[in-house]
Amino acid sequence: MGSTSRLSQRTTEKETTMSHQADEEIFQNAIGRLDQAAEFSSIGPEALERLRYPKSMLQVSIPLRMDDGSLRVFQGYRVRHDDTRGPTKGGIRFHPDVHLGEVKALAFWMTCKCAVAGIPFGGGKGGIIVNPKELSRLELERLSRGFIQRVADFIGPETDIPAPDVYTNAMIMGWMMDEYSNIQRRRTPTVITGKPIPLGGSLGRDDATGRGAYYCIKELERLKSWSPTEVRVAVQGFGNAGQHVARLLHADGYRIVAISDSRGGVYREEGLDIPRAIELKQQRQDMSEVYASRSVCDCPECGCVECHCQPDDAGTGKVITNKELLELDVDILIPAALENQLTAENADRVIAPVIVEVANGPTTTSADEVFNAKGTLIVPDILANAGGVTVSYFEWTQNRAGYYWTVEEVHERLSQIMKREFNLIYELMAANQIDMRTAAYAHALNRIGEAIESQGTNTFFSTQPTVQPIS
Ligand SMILES: NC(=O)C1=CN([C@@H]2O[C@H](COP(=O)(O)OP(=O)(O)OC[C@H]3O[C@@H](n4cnc5c(N)ncnc54)[C@H](OP(=O)(O)O)[C@@H]3O)[C@@H](O)[C@H]2O)C=CC1
Ligand SMILES: O=C(O)CCC(=O)C(=O)O
Repeated sequence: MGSTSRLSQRTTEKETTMSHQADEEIFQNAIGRLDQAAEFSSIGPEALERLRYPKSMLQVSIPLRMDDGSLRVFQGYRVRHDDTRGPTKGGIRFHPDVHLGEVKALAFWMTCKCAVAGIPFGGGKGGIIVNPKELSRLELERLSRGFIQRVADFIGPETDIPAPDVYTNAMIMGWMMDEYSNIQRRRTPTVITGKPIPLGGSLGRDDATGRGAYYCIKELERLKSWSPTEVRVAVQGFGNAGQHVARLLHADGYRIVAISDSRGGVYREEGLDIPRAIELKQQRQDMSEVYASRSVCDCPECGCVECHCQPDDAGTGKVITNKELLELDVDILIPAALENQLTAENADRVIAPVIVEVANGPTTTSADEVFNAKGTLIVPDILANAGGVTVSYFEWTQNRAGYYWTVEEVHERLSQIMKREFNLIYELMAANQIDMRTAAYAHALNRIGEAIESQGTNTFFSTQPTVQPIS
């Protein structure tokens, strides 16, 4: 890339001001859920006030030597929202649209999610502004290690423990753990979760997010006496979270009629061949590239991503847009990609009576009002996708104990937690005649409030220096 186009990538002062406003908007929207939920919770006003502000935030610049010898500098963030209940915990996202407000909102959601799951963690999150699909594997490794070099004093096994999120995976967690261990001069698997199994990862972490959502849907199936073969499901986003929830539901006979990824979706009324779609989605066009996967809409004929079957085998599917997927006539809609997909603009046209939020923050507050008015049941993100961080907690405890569980043990313990918390929240919803999101936040606030109030009145106590370098 020439120097002119490099320079043109820089944001102008005006753009920066505008982006700061947008930054705040997503975080303010996220914490906007607090007041309503507090009415149904035992949390006091001072504890609630503390949750409106992240505990500490770090912005870093990561210089990266590209394969062609040139230098690029990437921006990264790590936010620790609240650590009253334990070390902050949450993923690291690699995406071109990452911004500070998004990371703050994601960290806040992690505080609430860990409280919902009843695991001893607070909330944190991180991200790098980058399109990882444009990097070679070696560039990606250098960037991942560079990020850890910059945040090494901010994270730690007892302070802040990262994990995978959008466009990061076990391989990247392995590089990051190795880099942190090099800096500390001792092997430190407890600093990060979602690692490869040979490096101390937990069995069952790979599908934990989708599996946690699956257990929520199984509870709904029990409560509503659903017959799986009659239930039509659409899944937006076919990455780690989306693929596994689709796979588990498909195996139980649910009809997955639509799936999508960043390039679009595919729809087939009779249901899609999900195992085949996963197999083909995971095959890389070029094995040297980490994220250059095929799209689910590469083959519109059969609904799988590469046409090895005749149209007769599977019937004809059709390519649809992500927008169309959200408005399909289905029984369960599962957003499993990014935030702000269901908005005031499209909520009226969403037909699905049940939405299971596998993505973080897929529904805006104004869309919530529309859904509540029309009686849509939303299983909120802080419950529906809590399976990932719950198995991350299992991974951390296994690393600390040096004793590893079988995959059956992981599934059993995850199932117990997800079903227990789902039912507590469902009962709170019914008892107070409120929506499930408000009930989930109230449930989280009870636990967080109790912890904050147990600390006493010294609100200035801190286990780590607070860094606020972002203007
Ligand atoms: N991984 C985890 O453990 C957890 C993840 N989550 C949340 O789940 C969501 C998905 O994360 P995860 O599955 O891990 O991420 P992945 O990177 O594994 O997958 C992301 C998927 O979303 C697709 N996608 C990207 N942009 C769009 C778009 N604009 N419209 C539709 N699809 C899109 C990607 O498409 P393509 O394949 O074409 O790039 C990919 O299929 C996020 O909100 C994340 O925060 C929540 C809890 C835990
Ligand atoms: O596994 C973890 O620690 C966090 C996963 C995550 O980022 C999330 O739940 O959004």
